[in-house]
Amino acid sequence: MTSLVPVVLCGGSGTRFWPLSTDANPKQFLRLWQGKSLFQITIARLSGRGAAPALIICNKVHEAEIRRQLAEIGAGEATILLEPERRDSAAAIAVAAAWVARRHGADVPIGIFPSDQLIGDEAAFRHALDLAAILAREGRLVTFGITPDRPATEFGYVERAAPIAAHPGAFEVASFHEKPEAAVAAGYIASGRFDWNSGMFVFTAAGFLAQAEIHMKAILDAARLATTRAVEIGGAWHLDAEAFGQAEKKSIDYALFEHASGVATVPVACGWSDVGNWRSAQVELPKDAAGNVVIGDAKAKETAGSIIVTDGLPVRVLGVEGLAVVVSAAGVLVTRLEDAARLKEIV
Ligand SMILES: Nc1nc2c(ncn2[C@@H]2O[C@H](COP(=O)(O)OP(=O)(O)O[C@H]3O[C@H](CO)[C@@H](O)[C@H](O)[C@@H]3O)[C@@H](O)[C@H]2O)c(=O)[nH]1
Repeated sequence: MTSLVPVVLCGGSGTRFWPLSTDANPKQFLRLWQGKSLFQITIARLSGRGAAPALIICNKVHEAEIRRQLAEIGAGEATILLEPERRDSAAAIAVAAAWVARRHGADVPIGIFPSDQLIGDEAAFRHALDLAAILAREGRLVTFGITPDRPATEFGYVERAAPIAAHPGAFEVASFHEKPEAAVAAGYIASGRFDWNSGMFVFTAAGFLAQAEIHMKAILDAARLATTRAVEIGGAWHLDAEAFGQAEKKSIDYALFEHASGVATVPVACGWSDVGNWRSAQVELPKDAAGNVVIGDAKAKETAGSIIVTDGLPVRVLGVEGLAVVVSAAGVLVTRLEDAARLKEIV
């Protein structure tokens, strides 16, 4: 692993994988992936090869689950920073930069990684990280571009400008647009100049703080104070609630990346997926011969291209196609997979 400090953001809420995910047990902690969670897979991906232990930033309500999952994969040396409440990703990332600046130095590259993504080609991922760390040491904020395959409205878009001559594989960023309307997204794709923003970022604290001072100063000040006043209890660090509560709730994309200068992008084909809903889970998980994902006490007959999950009750599915059927103590979901992305309309 590249010499960067890996920061894992663990603040997702519980709607996308309802009824298995709930606010108490969001997507990143579900053990859907051969018994492992996306959080555990993310930590394992960032470990080894001399990497610094991860810095995990999460809500205090998830402390016990985080510790349990870290212990299971032998990653107990990670540092845990606990948020008293959810203030979105700009505040969480500002905390990361403030923490790393004090503990590791302002010129050490920091990698920001969502805890709920899959990466199929880890060699390509590491190669891109190495390049990003070099760019970060030059003061740049680095994004990773994913080639879009549809005009998605749930992602940010990064517009590539000129290649950076000294660093083949990297480009200047002309513009950054978070979650455009469908028609705008279609135009971006037709132009051939836009990639999806992966949600992973690399920069040094110095590079980040210089831009954050300009574009998100109030959030930065609140996050810095909350970090300076953090207290350690039982091996985890609690951010100061009063200071952190002053940070405006804003995502890093709207707060910073849409406005920042000196941003570079590294397009990377690494089998990236943000596993955003049951449909993408059906695509990513191992399937039987009929293309069904079956997890728990479930059986499917004369059924194809579906995902059937239960965490308790026996589930039997007969003669359907392209469905998600998910049963848990919290509820029952039945939807066509093509509609799975619309779950938040009813949950
Ligand atoms: N610790 C912490 N983490 C948070 C918080 N809010 C969000 N996060 C973390 O920040 C990451 C992104 O947050 P999301 O809310 O899931 O963002 P998104 O809508 O999916 O959009 C982002 O990711 C897309 C790729 O999946 C990008 O395309 C888009 O531009 C943006 O960066 C996730 O890992 C999430 O856990 C918070 O309050 N606290």
